Amino acid sequence: MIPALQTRALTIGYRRHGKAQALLDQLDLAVAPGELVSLLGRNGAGKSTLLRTLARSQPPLFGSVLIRGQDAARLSAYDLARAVGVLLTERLAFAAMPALRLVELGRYPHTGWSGSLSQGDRTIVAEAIAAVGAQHLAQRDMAELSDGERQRIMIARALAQRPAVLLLDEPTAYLDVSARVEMFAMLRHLAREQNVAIILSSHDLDLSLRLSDTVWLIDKANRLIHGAPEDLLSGTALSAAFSSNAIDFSLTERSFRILSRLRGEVFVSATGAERDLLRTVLEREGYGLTDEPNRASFSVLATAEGWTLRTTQGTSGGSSYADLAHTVRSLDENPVP
Ligand SMILES: Nc1ncnc2c1ncn2[C@@H]1O[C@H](COP(=O)(O)OP(=O)(O)OP(=O)(O)O)[C@@H](O)[C@H]1O
Repeated sequence: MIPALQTRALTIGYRRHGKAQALLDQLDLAVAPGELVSLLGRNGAGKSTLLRTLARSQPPLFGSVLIRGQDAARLSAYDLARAVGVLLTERLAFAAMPALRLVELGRYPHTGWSGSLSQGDRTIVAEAIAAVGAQHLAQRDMAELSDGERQRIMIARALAQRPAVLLLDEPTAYLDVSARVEMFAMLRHLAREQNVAIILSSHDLDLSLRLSDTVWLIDKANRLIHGAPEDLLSGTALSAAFSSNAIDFSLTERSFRILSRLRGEVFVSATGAERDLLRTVLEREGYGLTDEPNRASFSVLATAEGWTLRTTQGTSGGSSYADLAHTVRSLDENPVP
């Protein structure tokens, strides 16, 4: 099968005073139709630069990008627009036009110069708008939409192109929490449904790791490591790429934990969600959890009715986590022996 997108010995970066300054080099990557790839890495790692290079918005330093087996550098602008849908992060000035019109413009590479839409084009536009859940925005003016609403419309426009490859730079950036999840799930579904290869950059680690087929991870040594999320999770690549003195990536939680100097450890009798909630309260107060009672500064027992905290000096209890936090904080003022 011909990959939807492929890179051959691709080196990306910038030229300063005529001298090449590479961010990532010798990339040999391939993305199949229907595959969802998340591009992860710290700020300044080179994610946008890579996406811009794949989109032909900036030239590679060396090497090449192939779209459906054809050298992207040789495609006409028209053919490129039919094959590759792009949403980069540049803030665009929006003309006063209805959102629907903007999405319709996505059909332009297929309609030719006349720009007149067939019934089929209109159906595709309607489907693209529905796919991003933006039917209620269609008649609104772009200039008066919120950042998140515009983001949806811009993605709908890219979808309306019906491209083979969709390149999205931080598509969830302006979205609220539930909209992020919905957008990611929608892209996941779309990749399979329309057999489109989607490459997106994201700082939403948890969603990327759950919903992508493949992760491209740019590590601190400027290497691009790729594999299924689980392959990266089972090794040290992810923690090595993101951890620092202040935070640590927890494989089990698929998110970051703040590393602070521990005031002590706590023995907790609780399971499931209650244990997780206790953990976050205690971590915020500077305590870690231990399974060994003799190492613990104090213990906490949680049940559905409430919590009981035991120190060598006595026992207290309550029903809310706020009360527990308050009690733990007051222990700090009178340290547990
Ligand atoms: N036009 C430019 N000329 C020279 N260097 C640039 C240019 N644009 C970006 N850079 C540099 O290239 C590096 C990568 O930038 P890029 O925007 O690709 O990172 P990123 O991974 O997308 O970061 P973020 O997560 O912050 O969006 C940065 O060090 C940046 O300063």
